[in-house]
Amino acid sequence: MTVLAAAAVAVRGWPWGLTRAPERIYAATATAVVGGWLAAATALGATRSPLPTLLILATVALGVPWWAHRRRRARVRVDRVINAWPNLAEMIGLAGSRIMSAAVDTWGWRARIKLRPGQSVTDLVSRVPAIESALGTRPGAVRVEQDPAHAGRCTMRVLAVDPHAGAIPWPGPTARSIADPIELGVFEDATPVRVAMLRRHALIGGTTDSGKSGVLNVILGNLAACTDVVLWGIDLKGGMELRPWAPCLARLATTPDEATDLLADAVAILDARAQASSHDNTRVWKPTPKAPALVIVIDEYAELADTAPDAVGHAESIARRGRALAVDLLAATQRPTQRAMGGGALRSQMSIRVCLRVRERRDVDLILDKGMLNDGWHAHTLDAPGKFYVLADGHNQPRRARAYLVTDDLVRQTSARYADQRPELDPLSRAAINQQPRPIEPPGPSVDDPERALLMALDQAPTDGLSVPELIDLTGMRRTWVYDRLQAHAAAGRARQVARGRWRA
Ligand SMILES: Nc1ncnc2c1ncn2[C@@H]1O[C@H](COP(=O)(O)OP(=O)(O)OP(=O)(O)O)[C@@H](O)[C@H]1O
Repeated sequence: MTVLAAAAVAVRGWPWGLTRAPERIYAATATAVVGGWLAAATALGATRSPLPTLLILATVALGVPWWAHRRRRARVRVDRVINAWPNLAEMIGLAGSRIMSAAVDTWGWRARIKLRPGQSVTDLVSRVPAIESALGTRPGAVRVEQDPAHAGRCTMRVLAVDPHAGAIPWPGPTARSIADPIELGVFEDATPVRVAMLRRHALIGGTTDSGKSGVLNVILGNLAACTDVVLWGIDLKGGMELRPWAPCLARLATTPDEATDLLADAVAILDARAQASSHDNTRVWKPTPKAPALVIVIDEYAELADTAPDAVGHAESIARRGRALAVDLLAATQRPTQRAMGGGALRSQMSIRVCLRVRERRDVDLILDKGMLNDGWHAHTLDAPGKFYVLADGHNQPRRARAYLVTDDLVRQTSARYADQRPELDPLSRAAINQQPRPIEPPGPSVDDPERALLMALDQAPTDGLSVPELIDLTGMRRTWVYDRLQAHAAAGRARQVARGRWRA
C-alpha cells in the first residue's frame, strides 16, 4: 500500500497535484517514510526500539526541507508581487509608489512602500480593498502603517492567515499597582497591548456583542489585583455585567438615582482632595494602599446619559478634574452618540480609547476622534468579538489587536481571590461623603456550582418564571453565560421561556 502510494506521488504528483520533480520526490519520500514507520509500528508496537528514535529523526529530516521550501515559495510569491507592483499600483490609482523592500514573516509578508511625492498614507489606506483585490488576498488581509519618521513612506502587511482567528486566553493579572501598565491583549505581531491607566480616563466603544464587557473584564481583573485602587461600579442593566465583580467593588449603583449619588460622591471626594492638595502644595495625588486611587467603572455610558442627566454633569466634572487627583473614569458604551459624549467634551478628556467593532463607519470618529476613519482606523471591518483598535499614549497607529478572553469562571475566581485585599478609601475621602458604603449584594449563595444553582433556580421558579437578571444574581455568573446555558437547557428540554425574558424548568 505504502509502495503504491509513494509510486503514485512520485510519478503523477497525486493527490496534491505536484508538477515539479523535486516536490514529487520529496512527497514520495515522505509518504514512504510515514507509511513504512506506521507499518512497523503496527507490527511491532510504536514504543519498540528504535521506532521512537526513528520517528524523531525522520520528523527533523523531513521537516527542515519542508520549512525551507515553504519560505522559498513564499519569497518567490513576494518577488512576483514586487515586480508586478508598478502595474498593480497604476491600476488601483497609486501610480508612482514603489516597494523598497519586502520580507516574509510568520503570518504572511510585509513591504516598505515609498509613495510618489504628493501621495499620502491616507491614499493607500483608502485603497486597501482595491489592493486586496489586486493581490488576490482574502478581504481584510492588508494592513497599512505609517512610517513615523517619513510622511511619504509606510509599511504594508499582508496576512495570509489571521493571527487573531482564535480566542486568546487571559494569562491573569499582570498589574499589582495602578501605576503598572495593564495588558489588554495582543497585536497582530504578537506583541502585548500595554496601556497605562493611572491619571487617565478610558472609553471603550463598540456595537452590541463586540466584546466591551470582555475588555472591561481584563481591566477589572488587573485593577482587582492592585492594592492601591478602590473600585466603584455603575451598571444600569440591573448589575448584569458588573455584579460578578461585587466582591472587589466598594460600591455598585444599579439605578439612575444610585448612579447620580455615586458620581456626586466622587465629585465630593475630588473637591476634598483638591482642597487638601492646595493646602499641602502638592499638585497630584499619588496613590498608595492607604490613600488609593478611585476608578469608577460605568457600563453603558449612553444609558446613564439618557436616564440620569444630573449624573452626566458629575461625570464631566470628574473627567475634567479627576486625573491629577487619581479619580478616573472607565466607561463602556454601545452608542457613542454626540449627546452621550457631551458633544465630544467628555470624550476629549478620555485619553485611552478602545474601539471594538462598530456597526456604522461614522462611529469610529465618534469613539476615537474626527478623521480617524480616514486615517485607517477601520473598526467597522473588525470581524470577531474582542478585536479592537487602541488609541492611547504610545499607541497612535491603527494596529489591530485582540483582547484576552476572560471566561466567566476566571471572573469568579479572580474576584474571589482578591476580595480580601481590597483597600479602603483614605479618611479624607471617606469624610467627604456622608454615605457609608452599603454592602453590595453578593452574586448569589451557590456560586461554587453555578450550573447546579441555575437548575435549582429554574426548578423552584414561580409560575411566571425568573428574569435573566434574577438568574444572574442567583448564579453569580455573567449575562452571556446565563444566556448560553438557558439556550442549552431549553434545547435539552430542561428549561423553557414562560414569557419574554422569563424562564423556568
Ligand atoms: N476577547 C474575546 N475573545 C473571544 N471572544 C470574546 C472576547 N470578548 C468577548 N467575546 C465573546 O463575545 C460575546 C460578546 O461579548 P461581550 O458580552 O463582552 O460583548 P458586549 O460588547 O459587552 O455586548 P453588549 O453590548 O450586549 O453588552 C461573548 O460571548 C464573549 O464570550
